[in-house]
Amino acid sequence: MTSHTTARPILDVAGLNARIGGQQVVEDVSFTVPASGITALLGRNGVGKTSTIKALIGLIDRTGRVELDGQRIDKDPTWKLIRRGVGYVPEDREVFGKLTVAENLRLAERDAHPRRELVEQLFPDLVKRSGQMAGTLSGGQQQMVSLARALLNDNKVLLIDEPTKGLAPKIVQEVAEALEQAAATVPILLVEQNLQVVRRLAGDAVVLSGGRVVHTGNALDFLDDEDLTRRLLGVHADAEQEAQEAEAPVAAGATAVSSSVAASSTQAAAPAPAAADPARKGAGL
Ligand SMILES: Nc1ncnc2c1ncn2[C@@H]1O[C@H](COP(=O)(O)OP(=O)(O)OP(=O)(O)O)[C@@H](O)[C@H]1O
Repeated sequence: MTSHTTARPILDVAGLNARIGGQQVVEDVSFTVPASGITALLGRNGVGKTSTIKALIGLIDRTGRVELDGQRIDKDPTWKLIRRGVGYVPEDREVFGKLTVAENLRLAERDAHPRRELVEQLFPDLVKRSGQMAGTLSGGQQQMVSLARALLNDNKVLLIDEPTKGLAPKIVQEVAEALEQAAATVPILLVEQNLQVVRRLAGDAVVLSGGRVVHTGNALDFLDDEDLTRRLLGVHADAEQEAQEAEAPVAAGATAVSSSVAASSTQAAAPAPAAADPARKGAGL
């Protein structure tokens, strides 16, 4: 996969700073996200990947300059960013467990003509499960709901935080497949710890350490550099794959997420006044 560095980036981040509880968690972070493909945001645990995503989407206070397709967005609150076409798929999926799959998706519809056909094509399993309570889905299926919600709308960019976390290897591959197809329709900034997934999907990589950008460049070149990946990620891609195969984690359980930030961010992503209109029901979802 190649990046398109000559075209204007869809996201241009310059001097982004954010603090949580007095701690500087994002420090003078600058990078760009090309207008197509997947850009991976990488780094060891706790280096500020999630905080960077949350700062970009306005869930934590930030300073600095952020442009979306050439327009300043760094002063916008979360709801406005969502309306301007910044899709957000949070780390913990944040589905509404007591609502059905179809209801979760309907809640997320923002556009006059949500892209239900695309979602039904990408996630046939969700069509089959449209009447199932989302809280009874597996972790992988909940991840599909979370991705589907963002893909229903015509976004300019998606911010996706650790979509394969805690999933069994087979489900990781399914999520990667869905991300690959999604990336054909919208540029993505992806936080991802699974380096095989990064290798498969990412064009560019931005690497953080201690809240700062310590490397940017082609993702494959980065992953192929054993010294650099060991230094910046603490592991080399091939060693990581062997460890994962040995470990074979069990799929995450069907827990519904309920933190206050989770609730507010999910609701912010779902301001659909027309969503309850039964006349707009699609054939599947
Ligand atoms: N709610 C919070 N309260 C206090 N400190 C926090 C909070 N959230 C994050 N931090 C701190 O901010 C720093 C960056 O955390 P962040 O979650 O952004 O890192 P990360 O790179 O996404 O980590 P991981 O890969 O483990 O998800 C860490 O030191 C973390 O302990």
